Amino acid sequence: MLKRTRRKPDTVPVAGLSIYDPIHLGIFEDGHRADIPLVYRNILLAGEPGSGKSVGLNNVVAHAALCPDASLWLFDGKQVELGLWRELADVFVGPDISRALTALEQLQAEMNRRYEELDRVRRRKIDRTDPVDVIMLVVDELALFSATMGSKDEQDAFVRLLRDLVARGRAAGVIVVAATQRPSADIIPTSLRDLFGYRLAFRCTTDSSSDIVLGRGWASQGYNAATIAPEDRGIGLLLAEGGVPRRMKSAYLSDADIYSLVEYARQLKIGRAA
Ligand SMILES: Nc1ncnc2c1ncn2[C@@H]1O[C@H](COP(=O)(O)OP(=O)(O)OP(=O)(O)O)[C@@H](O)[C@H]1O
Repeated sequence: MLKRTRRKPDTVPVAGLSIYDPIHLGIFEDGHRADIPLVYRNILLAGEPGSGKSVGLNNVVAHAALCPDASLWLFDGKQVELGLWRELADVFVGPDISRALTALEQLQAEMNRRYEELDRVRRRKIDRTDPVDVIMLVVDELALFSATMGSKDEQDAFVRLLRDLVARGRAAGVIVVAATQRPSADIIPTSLRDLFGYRLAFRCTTDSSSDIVLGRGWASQGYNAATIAPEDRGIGLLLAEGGVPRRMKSAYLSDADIYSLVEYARQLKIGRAA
């Protein structure tokens, strides 16, 4: 068994969900539930402003918030998008690139420590029997950290650290969830995009920006988020590694729903600490 970092060794999830359970995102157009297992994977959400990214993101955060076996690290470049979840976050970073870099370095150190520990016990990945939390890192809006705030060196350092976490974090129990309203090659370079096992493209303005999210060539094969009508908010194309993009609609969470979920998650946390 891995050495404990956060959870008490005798703590088992007694209420709420597990981060090892599939996360409910919404519904596919054929009526099936869009449930995705995110542990050992990462997800990129992108689309033009107002297309439904925040609502999509909230579904993912809500699941993790209700999981006694998950920690939330929220990076909110706009401060208010994820702000409703703030009190449940283990780490909350607003529009501050130096704090973001410090937090990413800490997370990288924790990931490395977990790998050393896994290596010591001759294991390849953490699993639900380990007394360590899965850490969900949520970054919204990616472009603010990678291209807008701070110096070029800081932005490059941010992208380097994030890429390392996306590339190596999975087996160590680090899930990266990143969202951007700027699906352009400078914000989502192919080398970063390809590391995301799930990609969810809400409405994009051009065929090429849809391809930047989903992968080259999908638009010409008919999987094109630029064809989603502007009024179809919350509709997106979800691509799972090795699959074909599927049209889906996010489950809608109003602010009132989120307040209730935060309160419920807070009660679970209190119960857990008692
Ligand atoms: N799944 C959905 N069902 C119903 N309405 C939705 C859904 N998703 C989004 N909407 C509507 O679209 C609005 C904009 O959605 P959202 O805030 O998620 O967009 P966004 O892409 O995050 O925008 P921005 O990039 O400007 O932050 C919501 O306030 C809501 O009214």
